[in-house]
Amino acid sequence: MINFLFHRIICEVSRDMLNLLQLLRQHEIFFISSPLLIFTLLLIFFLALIRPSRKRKLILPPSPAKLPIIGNLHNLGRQPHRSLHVLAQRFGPLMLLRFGNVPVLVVSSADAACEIKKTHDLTFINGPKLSVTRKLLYDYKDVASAPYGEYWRQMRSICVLNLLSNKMVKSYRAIREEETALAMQYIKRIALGRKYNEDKNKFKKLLSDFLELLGTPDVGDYLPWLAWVSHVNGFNAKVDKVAKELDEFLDGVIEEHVNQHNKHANDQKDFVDVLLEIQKQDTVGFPIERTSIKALILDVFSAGTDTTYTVLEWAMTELLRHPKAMKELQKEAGKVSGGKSSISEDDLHNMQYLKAVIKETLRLHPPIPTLLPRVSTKDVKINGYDIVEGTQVIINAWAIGRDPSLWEKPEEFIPDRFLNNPIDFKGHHFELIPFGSGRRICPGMQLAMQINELLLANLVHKFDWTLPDGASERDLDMTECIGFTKHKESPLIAIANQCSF
Ligand code: HEM
Repeated sequence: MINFLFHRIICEVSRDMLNLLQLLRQHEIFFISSPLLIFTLLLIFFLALIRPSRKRKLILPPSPAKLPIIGNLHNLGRQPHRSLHVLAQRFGPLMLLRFGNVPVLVVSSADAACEIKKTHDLTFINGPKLSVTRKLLYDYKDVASAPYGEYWRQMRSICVLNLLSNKMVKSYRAIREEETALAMQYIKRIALGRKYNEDKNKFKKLLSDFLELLGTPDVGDYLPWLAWVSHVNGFNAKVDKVAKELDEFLDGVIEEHVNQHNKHANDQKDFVDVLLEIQKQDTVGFPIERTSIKALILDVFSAGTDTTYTVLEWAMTELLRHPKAMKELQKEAGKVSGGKSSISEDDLHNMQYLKAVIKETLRLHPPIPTLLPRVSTKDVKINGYDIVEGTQVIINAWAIGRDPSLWEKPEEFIPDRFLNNPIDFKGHHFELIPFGSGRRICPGMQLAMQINELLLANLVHKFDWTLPDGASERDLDMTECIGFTKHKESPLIAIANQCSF
C-alpha cells in the first residue's frame, strides 16, 4: 500500500515536472540554460522526496477524539472550565483540541501556565480575533482585546495612570468608604422591605447581555463556511442590537460629561473627564477617537464591575456554608475595629483572615475561570510538545485551583490554608492566577481587591447573616451562570440581622 502511494506520488511529481519543462520549452527559456535548469529541478524534486513532512515530525499534545467538522466543540458543554477539567484528568495538563478549524491548546497545570505566561509571554500576548469582540468593542479599540503594540501600550497606560495606579486607587479611598457605608444603608433598606430601583435594571441588563455575548463563541470564528448560521439563528442580530444600545448609552455618558465639564471645572474629575482631557491635549502620539474612549469605558465596566462583585457574592456564599469560617472572620473584624461600627481601609492591613478568605474564594471561584484566550504568534515548544503558530490557548485557572497535586483537599473551602502562606494572586505563583500573569496581567487587581476587602469586612462586621425560611447551608445553590464571568446562577439571598453597635 505504502509502495503504491509512493509510486503514485513519484508519477505525479514527474508529470508535473514534465509539464513544467514543456511550458519552459514553449517559452524558449529551456534552451537558454537547459543543463543548469534540469539539475536545479532534479535537485528540488529529490529534496522534496527526502524532506520528511512537517506533520510527521511534530510532537503534539494528547488529544481527545474529534468529530468530523466540529472537532471537539461538543466537548465544551455548558460549563467549559468544568468539562475541560474532566478531559484534562484523562489526557493530561496539556491537551490539544480542535474547535472547528482552529487548534486549541488547553493548559491545566501551574507549570504549563508558567511556560505560557512567563517563559513565552510574548508569543502568547494577543487574543484571537473574534467577531463578537470586534463588533462590541469597536474593532478591538479597548485594552483587553487590542493587539500588543503601541496602541495597546498607550491605552493600558492611560487606564493605569488615570484610574488604576497605586496613587489613584488610594485617592478613591473616600469614595470607597462612602460607597461602602451607602451599601450598608442600602442593605438595611432592603432588610426593611423597600423596593429595588427599577431604573438601574436597564443598564444592568444591557451589561449582562454584553458579557454573555462576549462569552458565547460565534460558530463562524471556528467554521467560517458556517458563518451564515449566526445570521439565521438571530445571534448576529442580537450582537448588533446590544452593540447599538451600548453605543447610544456611551454616547449619552460622553455628551453629559462634555456638557458638564465647563460648568463643574473644579469638581473632582472622573475617568471619562480625564479621557476627554487626554483627547483634547493630544499628547499620546496619535489622535484618541471617541470610539477609543467608549471602548475604554466598556473595559472598565465589563472587566471591572461584574468580576469584582462576583468575588464578594461567592465569598459570602462560602462563608454562609461554613459558619465556623464566618465566626472566625467576624471575630477578626471585631478585634481590629476596636469597638467602632465600621471597618476602615487602615484596619484592613491587620485582617489576615479576611485576606485568606478572599484568596480561598478566588481559588475555588475565579470569576473568569479560563482567563482570556490567547493565540501563539509563532511555532513554539511547550513542555516538549510542538505548538504551531495560530494555536489558541486556554488556561484553565479553575482547574489549576483544584489540582490535588498542589492543594490538599482541593474541593473544600479552607481559608486557613492561606495563613502564613506566601502564595498570592499577583501573577508570580502559578497555582493561583485568577488575574492572569505576565505583561497582560489584570491592571484592575488592586482596585478590585481593595473594594472587596472593604465591603466583605463591613458586611460581616455590621450584620449577622442567616438564610431565609430556615434553609440550611446545604440548601445553598452553588451552580454557576453561563457566560464570561462566572457568578452564581441564582442570586444569593440572605437575611442581614443588624449587630448591636
Ligand atoms: C476580581 C476582579 C477581577 C478579576 C478576577 C479580573 C481578571 C482579569 C483577567 C484574568 C484578565 C486577563 C489577564 C491575562 O490574560 O493574563 C484581566 C484583564 C484585564 N482586566 Fe481584570 N479582573 C478583575 C477586575 C478588574 C477591574 C476592577 C478592572 C478595571 C477597572 C479590570 C480591567 C482589566 C483590563 C483593562 C484587562 C486587560 C489588560 C490587558 O489586556 O492589558 N479588571 N482581568
